[in-house]
Amino acid sequence: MDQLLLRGNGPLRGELRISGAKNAALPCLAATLLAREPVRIRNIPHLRDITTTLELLSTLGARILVDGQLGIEVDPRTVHSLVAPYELVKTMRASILVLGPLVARFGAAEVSLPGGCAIGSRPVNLHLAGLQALGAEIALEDGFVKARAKRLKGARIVMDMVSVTGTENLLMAATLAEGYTTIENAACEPEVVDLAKCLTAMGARIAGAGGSVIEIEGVAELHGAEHSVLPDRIETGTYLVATAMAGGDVTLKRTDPRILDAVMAKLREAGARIDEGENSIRIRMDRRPRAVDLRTAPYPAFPTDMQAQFMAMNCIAEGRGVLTETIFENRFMHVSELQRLGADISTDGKIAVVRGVPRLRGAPVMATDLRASASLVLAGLVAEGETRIHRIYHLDRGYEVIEEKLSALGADIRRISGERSVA
Ligand SMILES: CC(=O)N[C@H]1[C@@H](OP(=O)(O)OP(=O)(O)OC[C@H]2O[C@@H](n3ccc(=O)[nH]c3=O)[C@H](O)[C@@H]2O)O[C@H](CO)[C@@H](O)[C@@H]1O
Ligand SMILES: C=C(OP(=O)(O)O)C(=O)O
Repeated sequence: MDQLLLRGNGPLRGELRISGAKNAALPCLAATLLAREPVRIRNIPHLRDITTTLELLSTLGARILVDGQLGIEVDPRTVHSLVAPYELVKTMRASILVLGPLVARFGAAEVSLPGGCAIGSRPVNLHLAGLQALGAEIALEDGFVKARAKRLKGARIVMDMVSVTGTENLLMAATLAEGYTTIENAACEPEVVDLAKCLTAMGARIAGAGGSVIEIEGVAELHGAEHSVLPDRIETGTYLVATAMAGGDVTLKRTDPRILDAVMAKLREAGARIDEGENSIRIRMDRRPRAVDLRTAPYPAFPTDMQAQFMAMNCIAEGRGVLTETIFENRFMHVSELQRLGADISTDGKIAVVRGVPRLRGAPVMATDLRASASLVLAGLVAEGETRIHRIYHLDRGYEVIEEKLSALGADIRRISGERSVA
């Protein structure tokens, strides 16, 4: 298995291009199943989760054409299977996103239950209750969700918790339902808005995406379209925190500052100077960061997917920061690994108190989930000596060529391939 080797190497400087958002590309690829013609999605990041999704779409029978411009065309006309197998779903929970499209377009679907993961139990009850409200018959058998509906019927759906992929699944399903659907207490995340844009380009009638009530007027069919996914705000935020920790002057290009308000506000509080361009963000940091308090919550509040990275920053900050994780019950897996690097952190349930130390010291650590892995990379960038990160396949789910991007900014980071590390 590949490993990452890092050495603290001073400030970061230069420019970086942000990739398309994983969490928008995944639902947009699932949405292609709804169409009667090929759909082209552009600005797709090169990530393991994308490869898994493409594998899933081809297992269902869709034809995939990848071109050199990061564009992927999916032709759903050849779909012949409605089963998403355990082998694929277990490696990526977001596979559940094919459930809504399959049942809406083909009248049935069998999707393996995703089960829990390192960050929590992550049930899909809201996805299922919403589909039932749209008239689908749902059964749980042999570890699969089996859904059936001749044609879905529009309904009023009130979600009792804000769920991002739950909202996306129901939004996709409702586009082909007969009549009107409203999704109340919908997720407002920019990735939901991006999916709505993709669906609208395919001929769907949607109003209100980005707010907490989404209205959908079902149509008989969706057509081919082209859509470019929005920039990855979590990748952007991760490189902003990297610069806030290591110091320096970095400009992130092809991103969108309008979807990063909560993250940038916390970085400014930490002492960073941030200039927002139309499609770029410049961050300058010439001091030790000040510790920040934060509380994760649904968009537009502070994202849970940035909690681990801010914890890494607090580890070397001046003062004490209190982090409250309200979305996932077990998203502090990085704490024990950061402690191996010398961090002073105590946790109690969903609260972590971090007391900044002047420096971290390199050590072997293990990545446990995607953003936990990112926090270890950030810590390794500023730790004295060598940090070796094991199990980095988690990182490859969500960060495109992270070692190349950070090296280009002056970081000392390299990937050791599995074969070489075994030798
Ligand atoms: C592929 C993707 O977009 N992943 C993101 C998505 O995950 P995902 O969509 O899985 O996360 P949700 O928004 O659904 O989860 C929010 C909370 O709702 C709970 N819940 C959710 C669904 C359900 O049916 N029942 C239920 O109880 C979850 O356990 C969690 O406590 O949003 C999360 C929260 O911003 C992010 O961390 C993930 O990066
Ligand atoms: C938790 C994440 O992804 P997923 O929902 O795919 O596990 C993430 O992107 O941080």
